[in-house]
Amino acid sequence: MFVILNAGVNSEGVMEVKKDIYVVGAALLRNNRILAAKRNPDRMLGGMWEFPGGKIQGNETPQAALKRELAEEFSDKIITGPQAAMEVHHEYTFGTVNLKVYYAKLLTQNFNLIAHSQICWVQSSELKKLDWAPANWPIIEKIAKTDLKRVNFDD
Ligand SMILES: Nc1nc2c([nH]c(=O)n2[C@H]2C[C@H](O)[C@@H](COP(=O)(O)OP(=O)(O)OP(=O)(O)O)O2)c(=O)[nH]1
Repeated sequence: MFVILNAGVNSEGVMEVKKDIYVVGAALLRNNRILAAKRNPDRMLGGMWEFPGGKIQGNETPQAALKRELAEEFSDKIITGPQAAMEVHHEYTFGTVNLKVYYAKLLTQNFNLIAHSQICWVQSSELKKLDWAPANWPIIEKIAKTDLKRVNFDD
């Protein structure tokens, strides 16, 4: 006997195994606010708010993937800090997104947007007002409860 994990039944009643997608996002911090980025309308989950970042490639560390993604998406350099919340495993129709989010700070501020239509610096108390991608909610809950002044970048 064998067990298929991560499987579901699609709309035609056929069992399918969801593909695992490993994603990393940056909770960029500035003046106790967090940067939210709105996905371009033509992308998967278009129009929803997310943390800038993307898929981890090959043997990349999450931090290396974040630096690469921020350079690609914003033309910006960052430093990374602690993980903002536990990893989230969220099943979308197209696969299971395994999302890790790290606090980060910008070393440059070009914001040369190619994947996003809008960015916005959001106070903790306003975070839950945005239409976040579904996988992000447990992370938003955790960040909203965190004292952002105490996030430590010294390690
Ligand atoms: N970057 C990012 N992606 C997220 C978040 N929340 C969430 O559900 N996702 C989903 C959306 C996508 O299905 C997936 C990330 O893929 P992506 O399309 O942004 O990744 P990528 O930049 O590597 O894109 P590509 O080159 O493969 O098109 O994770 C988030 O906060 N940030």
